[in-house]
Amino acid sequence: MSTLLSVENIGISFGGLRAVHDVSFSLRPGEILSVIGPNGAGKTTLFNMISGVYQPEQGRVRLADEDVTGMRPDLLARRGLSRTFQNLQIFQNMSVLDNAIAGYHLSERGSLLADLLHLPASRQRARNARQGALRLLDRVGLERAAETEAANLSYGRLKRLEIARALAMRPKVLLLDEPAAGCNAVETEEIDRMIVEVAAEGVAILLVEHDMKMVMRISNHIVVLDHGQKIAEGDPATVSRDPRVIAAYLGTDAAPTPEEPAHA
Ligand SMILES: Nc1ncnc2c1ncn2[C@@H]1O[C@H](COP(=O)(O)OP(=O)(O)OP(=O)(O)O)[C@@H](O)[C@H]1O
Repeated sequence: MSTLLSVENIGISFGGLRAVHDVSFSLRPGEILSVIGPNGAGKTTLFNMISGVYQPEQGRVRLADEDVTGMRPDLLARRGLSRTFQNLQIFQNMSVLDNAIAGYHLSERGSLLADLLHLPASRQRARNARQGALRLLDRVGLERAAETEAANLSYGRLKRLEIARALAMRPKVLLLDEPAAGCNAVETEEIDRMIVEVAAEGVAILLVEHDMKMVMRISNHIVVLDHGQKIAEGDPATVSRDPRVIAAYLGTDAAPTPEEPAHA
């Protein structure tokens, strides 16, 4: 299938430090691609450049053939690229349902005037957003918590809410920054299953995750960064046996292991 997201020779420096240098890869619909690497390798910086948080100094990002390099996150969301953050960006004092509804509004270009005047078109949009948000909450197992204030959710449930909100933007490409961080084994498995389901519907998933078991289980393809550069890529089994990858992880306890089966 054709390429949906293409990252071409992208790079950025902070002061004298090349945080990401000359990194390229591409992503197809339904594919789960993980970016891994030791701490400080440049994974989050790469995400920030793809999602418009940082302007790359070098290289291009293309989304379905359109050059979207450095485009603002809200404009990217309207074009079908949405993301979650390493640190949750949930509205804590809003209900779970309102948080999910917010995702719909972030991806729409409705008329502010129509909304203020409560015109029929905006009422219909609000009804559609509410119904869609309820379906998504059902999907991520939070339907019973719809009216709960987000501040009262466990960490794992907040993570799922954040994914639901990103899905509300109806993305073609979904960037997930450490979706399993801080989650217990059961919560991680739920998130794992959810990601595989979303990909099976054709959404391309770009994942940054430290949980190597999860990465090895669900990824079709892995890109390995070290000191801002791509040092390897391939399927999970190939990458985990690559001597450059093993060397990069030496001295850390987060190395990928070849024993983990890839089920994608
Ligand atoms: N805004 C910034 N200003 C200056 N340096 C930065 C900035 N953001 C990241 N860096 C540096 O760029 C390098 C890459 O950082 P980045 O956070 O992208 O790595 P990472 O692979 O996501 O790390 P981790 O796994 O620990 O989250 C690091 O040396 C980091 O200190």
